[in-house]
Amino acid sequence: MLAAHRLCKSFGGLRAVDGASIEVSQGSIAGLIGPNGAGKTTFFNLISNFIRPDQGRVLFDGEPIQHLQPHQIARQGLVRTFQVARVLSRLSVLENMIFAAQRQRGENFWYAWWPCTEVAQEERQLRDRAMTLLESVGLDQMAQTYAGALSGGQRKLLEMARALMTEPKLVLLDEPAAGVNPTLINQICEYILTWNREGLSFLIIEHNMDVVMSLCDRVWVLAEGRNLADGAPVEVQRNPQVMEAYLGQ
Ligand SMILES: Nc1ncnc2c1ncn2[C@@H]1O[C@H](COP(=O)(O)OP(=O)(O)OP(=O)(O)O)[C@@H](O)[C@H]1O
Repeated sequence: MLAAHRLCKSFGGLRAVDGASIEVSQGSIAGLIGPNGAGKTTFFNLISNFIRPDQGRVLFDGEPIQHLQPHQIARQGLVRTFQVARVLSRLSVLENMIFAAQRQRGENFWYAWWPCTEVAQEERQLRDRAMTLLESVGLDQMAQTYAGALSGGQRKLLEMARALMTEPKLVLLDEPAAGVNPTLINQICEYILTWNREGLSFLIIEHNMDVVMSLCDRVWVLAEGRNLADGAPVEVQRNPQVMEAYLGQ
């Protein structure tokens, strides 16, 4: 479903991503791990084209996507969340959901000429979908609350639910468990597993190894911007090179 081949990105003299590759198959939950500064978030930024790679190729559903804008990539069915949840604090939880979906549609001159009834119908459909998703993550009672009033964990939930507004095929989650209490971490894992059973694929950056072990069917390890290992979670966990990269010799 996703194949990123030999991606490279330098910031000045620093090679943040140095020829790393990854593949994610349809229906899977893949993990992307590695020590701090390994290049994981930069790798996400390259896949979703928030940052242009210096070299490399990204194929999604067999088609090259690196010439597309992030919102166009989202429309193809590849969406992402951020390490620090990006919510619009002065909009309500519900408005955050609807706004995200409208933005993914992109600028469309003809949309302004659509009959009002069709626009109203689309708005209604977006609202219904938003409420269904908010309910699925337990935020429906907070639909009218300002997003700025949510806790860190609730913001993560909102960001995940918002990513699903456009009915994506693959979601890139950047540290869904970071800064979240253990009870909510378990809930987040349950939500991810439920969405996966419904057909959604995931690529997840995560430092919490319990989360990685319980969710992922395949794990890719980056160190210093390069591939260090990949395989089943237990194999990767036992790999001496991986242990060394994490702990130092
Ligand atoms: N915009 C940028 N400008 C300069 N250096 C950057 C930029 N973004 C990332 N870096 C550097 O690139 C390297 C990789 O950073 P990145 O955030 O991708 O690592 P990471 O594996 O996600 O780390 P962590 O697990 O700590 O979030 C780091 O040394 C970081 O300081």
